[in-house]
Amino acid sequence: MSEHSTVVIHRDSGVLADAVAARLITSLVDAQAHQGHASVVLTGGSVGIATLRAVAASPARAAVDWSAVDVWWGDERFLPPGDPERNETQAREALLDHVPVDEARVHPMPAEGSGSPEEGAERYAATLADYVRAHQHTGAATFDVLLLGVGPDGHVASLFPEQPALDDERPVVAVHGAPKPPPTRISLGLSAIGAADEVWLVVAGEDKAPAVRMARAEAGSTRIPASGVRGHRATRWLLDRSAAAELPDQHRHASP
Ligand SMILES: O=C(O)[C@H](O)[C@@H](O)[C@H](O)[C@H](O)COP(=O)(O)O
Repeated sequence: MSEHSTVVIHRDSGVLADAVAARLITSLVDAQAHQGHASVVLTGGSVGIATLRAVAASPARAAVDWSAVDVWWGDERFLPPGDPERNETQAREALLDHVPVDEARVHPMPAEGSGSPEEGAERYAATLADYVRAHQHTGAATFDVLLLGVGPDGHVASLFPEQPALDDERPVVAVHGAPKPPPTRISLGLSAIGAADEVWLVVAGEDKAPAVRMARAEAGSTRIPASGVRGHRATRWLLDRSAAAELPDQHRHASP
């Protein structure tokens, strides 16, 4: 792996969520100090949402100018607006309803009921392209931080092993027949994920240990999609001890 790929191991999933929340707040503050705004891509999943809850619970959240944060999603379950299983619904409940975001800068992926997933993917790609054009002059990466969970099968966002979406070069793709329910989803493609300055893979639980080991050993994105993601500046594997259990010894030093 390239030298900008790092591993940090925390004691358990609770400490992991708190530590990622602290890191995220700092990164948003730094991005805003540098370029006046910040851009983050959220993930669903248990650790992703626990991290957002930890941001909401942190007094340091007040250091972020939430009205100058663009919020994107890495993937979405193609369900009706407000469905409790939508990553958007969960992120709003965990964080976005509790901080003064500018709704015009919150970019949920399209929901079921307004066209096909393919149309939704195209609309999201167009929104993203408009954003990139509007911010070109800043020289900043499209996304400052992109959060990803990893499934036991090595999936990231809604890019599942051996599925055609992995080879799709479009920035946003429609996904059908996902092995994890619901089967229909919209996802950023690998190309858009690679447009992030930093990609953080946030992973907890022993069921993820083999996927983490294989991704770190560069098993290839067809088999283990997580092995194909890179940030421009940094790719950070933020793990709890259980998810790190199968990594080689040099990575086994967990923080207290
Ligand atoms: O839509 C989804 O199903 C999630 O976005 C998914 O990609 C998730 O991030 C991983 O499966 C890890 O989930 P856990 O953190 O719950 O293990």
